[in-house]
Amino acid sequence: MNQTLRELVCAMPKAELHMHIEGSLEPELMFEMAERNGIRLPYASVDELRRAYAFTDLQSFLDIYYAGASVLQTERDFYDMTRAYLERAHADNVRHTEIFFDPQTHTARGIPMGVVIDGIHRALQDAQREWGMTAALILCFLRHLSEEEAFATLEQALPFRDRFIGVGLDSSERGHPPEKFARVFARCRELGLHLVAHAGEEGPPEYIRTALDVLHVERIDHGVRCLEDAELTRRVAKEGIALTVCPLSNVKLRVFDQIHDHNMLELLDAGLAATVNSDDPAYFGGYVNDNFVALFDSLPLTREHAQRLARNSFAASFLDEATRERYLKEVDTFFASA
Ligand SMILES: Nc1ncnc2[nH]cnc12
Ligand SMILES: [Zn+2]
Repeated sequence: MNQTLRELVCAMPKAELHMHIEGSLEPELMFEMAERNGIRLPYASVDELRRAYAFTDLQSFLDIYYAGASVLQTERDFYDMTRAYLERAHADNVRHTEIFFDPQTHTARGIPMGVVIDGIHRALQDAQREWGMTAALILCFLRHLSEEEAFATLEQALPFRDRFIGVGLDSSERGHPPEKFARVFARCRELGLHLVAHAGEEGPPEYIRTALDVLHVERIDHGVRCLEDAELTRRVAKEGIALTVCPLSNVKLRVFDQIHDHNMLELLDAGLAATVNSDDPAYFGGYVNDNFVALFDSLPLTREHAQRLARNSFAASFLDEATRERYLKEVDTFFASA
């Protein structure tokens, strides 16, 4: 990729719509928290921990990711983790971010819901005040757990209803189809929450169809396997359903062998509203600009694709119309003068 295009994708204003805050916990901060909270990690050092980040599939990652989250104990821990992510995102010219969190990973260890949400929320407020960055929270249900447990989590979160804008579905995809959560998503819909779900990452295109038809989600997280089904691809394109794609994650979790094999260009050529995101940046080798650079280095993507990806990221956000339009104008102004 020529230098100018690399600089362009890094400098352009963008939104990030798919990142798990627990997946932004860098090993150094994890060890610091373990020490201050008196927790023993099963790794002797930061380097040893990093060496364990050699995943063979989604589950092999999730096992390490949930173990890592055990160091998060206090409101300050949730604040510090979120603050560190927001600083990285700000440096990558992220103007708006919609952040997933996995409350069940914490409440199952006895951490109160309020500690989790307050710590994250305070960091979002600081980012807004200091940099004008906009940010929102999306509560994810763990799909390897039951729908009853998802309902109980929703109940615990409702006192904090004004602090999250939607719900999502993550964790082990295969064997846990979207329809397992039909009733809890229906309830969330009644509550006026935005709805998203991971689908078509490791799971089949059928999971994308049922996420749309049964859960009524507004975006699909990942969705890269959509292209295996031509009719579904036409439908997702026609309905303008955005896909929050995470290229480095896809390579680390062996959805694609190498970044050169990634199907981002085919997704865009099929008219899909694809976006670029970091998923779990501390585990997958980079933040959102690292994902852009890897893609633009490896695929024949152009300046026009860059502008489209930046526009898609804001267009697919859950921002109010006026703010979304303001950001879209910022993208167009950036490209007109770049
Ligand atoms: N890529 C991913 N897929 C499913 N669940 C996740 N939780 C964190 N990252 C995830
Ligand atoms: Zn994800």
